[in-house]
Amino acid sequence: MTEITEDILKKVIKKRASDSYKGKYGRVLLIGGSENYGGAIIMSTEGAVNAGAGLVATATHPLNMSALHARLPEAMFIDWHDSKLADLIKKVDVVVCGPGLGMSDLARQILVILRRCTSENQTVILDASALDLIGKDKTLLPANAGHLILTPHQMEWQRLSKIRIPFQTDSANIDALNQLIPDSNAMLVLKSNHTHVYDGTDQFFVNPIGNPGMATGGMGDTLAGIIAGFVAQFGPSVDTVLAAVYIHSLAGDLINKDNYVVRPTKISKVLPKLMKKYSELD
Ligand SMILES: NC(=O)C1=CN([C@@H]2O[C@H](COP(=O)(O)OP(=O)(O)OC[C@H]3O[C@@H](n4cnc5c(N)ncnc54)[C@H](OP(=O)(O)O)[C@@H]3O)[C@@H](O)[C@H]2O)[C@@H](O)CC1
Ligand SMILES: Nc1ncnc2c1ncn2[C@@H]1O[C@H](COP(=O)(O)OP(=O)(O)O)[C@@H](O)[C@H]1O
Ligand SMILES: [Mg+2]
Repeated sequence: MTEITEDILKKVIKKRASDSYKGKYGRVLLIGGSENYGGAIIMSTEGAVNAGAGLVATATHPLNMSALHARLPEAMFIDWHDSKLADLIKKVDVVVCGPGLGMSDLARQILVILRRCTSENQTVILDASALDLIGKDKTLLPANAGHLILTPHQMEWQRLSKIRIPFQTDSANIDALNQLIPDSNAMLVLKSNHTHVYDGTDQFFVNPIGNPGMATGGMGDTLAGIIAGFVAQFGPSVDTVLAAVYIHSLAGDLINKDNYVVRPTKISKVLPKLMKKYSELD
């Protein structure tokens, strides 16, 4: 077991080269947000944009378009019913699928398209309803993606792995991850008050920071977006994921110093400043 420390931020967050452009910082597509859960995919998108992804698009229910654009004109919108979704999936570096996706037939169909259209140069981050749908039908797992990052909370992990929460020990979690995704570059970010990160080997990582002010709906949606933004810029390594998990909680602790409740949208708001600080430290 290794505790994640602040050093991971200095290691992962790089100064930007002067001669770079948005294409160098990765293309992210976020898929989710049914009629009732639009906020979830908007918060994920906010995480990805503020974490520095070069280009961000959001595929969601059309009802969410105005709200998305009102908050985030940086993000492109695509109606998740649009047949062009398949082509868009093929063109991006990172896909986040699941926040507010829901359990409808359309949601299932989107996972079928995602599975068909992803390939080895891409990273897919699966969260929330996407994990629940895969728990019901393992053939929906987008197994062709080069890197898979699962970000369940403990109940989502119970549904997917069939390991009940009290029995979610580190060795059981590692075994279940390897059984679910054998011979693959998969990571499991098992969220809790002290999130554990597994990469399929015997090593695993624990996030020692964060606070109960962060127990607010949308906090995990935001984390999925931040992981996407980090992977888009810094590559799909374990260190990148650890840095994203750590900065999410570090931001939460900063906000919690003088706020009882930590709003997920405030986490996204403080990210650019925090990233600037760590990019300038050796
Ligand atoms: N603004 C929006 O649009 C938002 C939309 N959202 C979207 O809603 C959808 C459903 O996602 P969800 O996470 O809210 O519900 P679900 O997966 O049923 O889990 C809850 C059940 O699990 C249990 N539980 C046990 N341990 C737990 C743990 N550590 N962490 C959490 N729960 C734990 C818990 O126990 P209880 O609270 O009853 O004690 C309860 O029985 C999904 O698409 C998501 O993206 C949300 O992101 C919020 C903001
Ligand atoms: N008591 C707590 N202490 C620290 N972090 C917490 C606490 N409760 C929740 N979190 C964090 O908030 C997030 C919750 O994720 P999730 O349940 O998926 O939220 P949502 O689906 O509402 O966005 C995780 O990153 C988790 O680590
Ligand atoms: Mg969640």
